[in-house]
Amino acid sequence: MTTSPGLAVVDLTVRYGDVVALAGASLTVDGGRVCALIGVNGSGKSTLLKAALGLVRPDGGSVAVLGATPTAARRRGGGGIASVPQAELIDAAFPIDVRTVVEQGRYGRLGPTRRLRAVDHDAVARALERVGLTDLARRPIGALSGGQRKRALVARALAQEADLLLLDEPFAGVDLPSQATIGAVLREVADAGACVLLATHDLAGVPALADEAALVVRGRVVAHDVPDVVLRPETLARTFGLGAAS
Ligand SMILES: Nc1ncnc2c1ncn2[C@@H]1O[C@H](COP(=O)(O)OP(=O)(O)OP(=O)(O)O)[C@@H](O)[C@H]1O
Repeated sequence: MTTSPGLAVVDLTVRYGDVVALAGASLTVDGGRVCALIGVNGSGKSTLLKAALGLVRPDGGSVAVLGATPTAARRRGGGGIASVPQAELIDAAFPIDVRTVVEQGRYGRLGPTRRLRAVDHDAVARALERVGLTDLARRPIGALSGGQRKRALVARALAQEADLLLLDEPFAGVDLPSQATIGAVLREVADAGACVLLATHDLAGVPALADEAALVVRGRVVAHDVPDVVLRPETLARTFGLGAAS
């Protein structure tokens, strides 16, 4: 597992054509911590996660992941960066079962034979068990409910045993018991030393889930502190036009 910081974003600007998605965002998150990214739709949370994954090119500033560029960290093999995207591109009709999806989390660790070894099968079985999908392991991914599919993607990320775990809306469409399961798993992953960064609209769940919260407003991180401080009603009122976490 990594030593801190897991993620260091400094004065990051990202544009999509004329749209400025990030406008000088800075955020540092250490290993062993769960950080919740919060903010209204379009504030730049997903773009920050994509920048940490190396999927968008900075127009200014820098992103360091596990002490390297995102691309170098991803190429390093082993754990590296795992992600649970907001909208999964798995084609529901594609004939791939849940276990195979979770096995993908091990691909970066396989040797030249590209064969899964006992240690890989163990990690896959453990990940399936942790999200409660052991019984559905042989079911086609397209035959799962939306929430079950999300849990399968979390299992894939867990199987990777990454040092940095990035999740975009991991609780969207997930029922309450499964939210609790995923939250507990993220805690375990952080306690084992990984850095966990997730974007969420579930403000009420943040204090129990996260060690810290970062509030993104118009492409900048305007507050970064323990959740109770960031979620103060006056801060939320300024940002969301709300009186309290909801
Ligand atoms: N591929 C793209 N092309 C053009 N503009 C984009 C693209 N992706 C995002 N944007 C714009 O960049 C800004 C930031 O989007 P981003 O997806 O990072 O926000 P977000 O905070 O994750 O929103 P949400 O809460 O809705 O997921 C928005 O104005 C969005 O419309």
